[in-house]
Amino acid sequence: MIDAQDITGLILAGGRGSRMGGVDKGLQNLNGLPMAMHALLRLQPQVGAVLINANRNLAAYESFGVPVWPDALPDFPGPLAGFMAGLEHCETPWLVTVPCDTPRFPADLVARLAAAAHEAGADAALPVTEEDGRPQVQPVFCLMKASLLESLVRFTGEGGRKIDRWIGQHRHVEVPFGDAEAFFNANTLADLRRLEP
Ligand SMILES: Nc1nc2c(ncn2[C@@H]2O[C@H](COP(=O)(O)OP(=O)(O)OP(=O)(O)O)[C@@H](O)[C@H]2O)c(=O)[nH]1
Ligand SMILES: [Mg+2]
Repeated sequence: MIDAQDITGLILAGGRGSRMGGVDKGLQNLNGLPMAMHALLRLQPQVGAVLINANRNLAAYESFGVPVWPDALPDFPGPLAGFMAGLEHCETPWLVTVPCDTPRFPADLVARLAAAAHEAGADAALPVTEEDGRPQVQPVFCLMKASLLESLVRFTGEGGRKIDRWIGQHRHVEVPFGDAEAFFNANTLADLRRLEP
């Protein structure tokens, strides 16, 4: 079994938000609370510690009360830069990532990823949903061993940017989740309005 205390949760809030007009998505309000705060409230009970990865408005994220780390790689190279910041500062054997723009992700996300990784003896686990009858991997939700840092440094150093390409190099499991709506993410302002009740 992988204990929740052995897992650090990382909120990925380091993107450009270009489809939302370049705003800092994690700080956009949904029902009166910043989206990254919704993610924090949902993630905190599932893990032993939480970190936030952000590249702008660091003081605003620091006010949430958990450590905030920017990308070590310049120029917004994508979510793997956030994974790297998380792995560099994670003090537990496992790290799990969630994006800041998916406030309804499952309350049992981490437990199910951890159970599947343990059972398969895998180094990583990713959720997979079904969309229009086709499997859809959700790679920004990724449970991984903290020891994968060295591999990620190599992969990104060679110009690798795709999460699934990197995870594909390691023993991993895909974990089916029935509720695809729970993974609905707000990329645009219209998406954000859709999430409001
Ligand atoms: N650290 C870091 N995270 C990123 C970067 N790009 C995207 N992300 C994160 O990856 C997740 C999914 O990214 P997108 O939905 O494409 O978010 P985005 O890049 O902010 O938005 P767009 O610019 O509209 O694509 C979000 O949690 C982002 O914060 C990056 O360059 N660095
Ligand atoms: Mg993007």
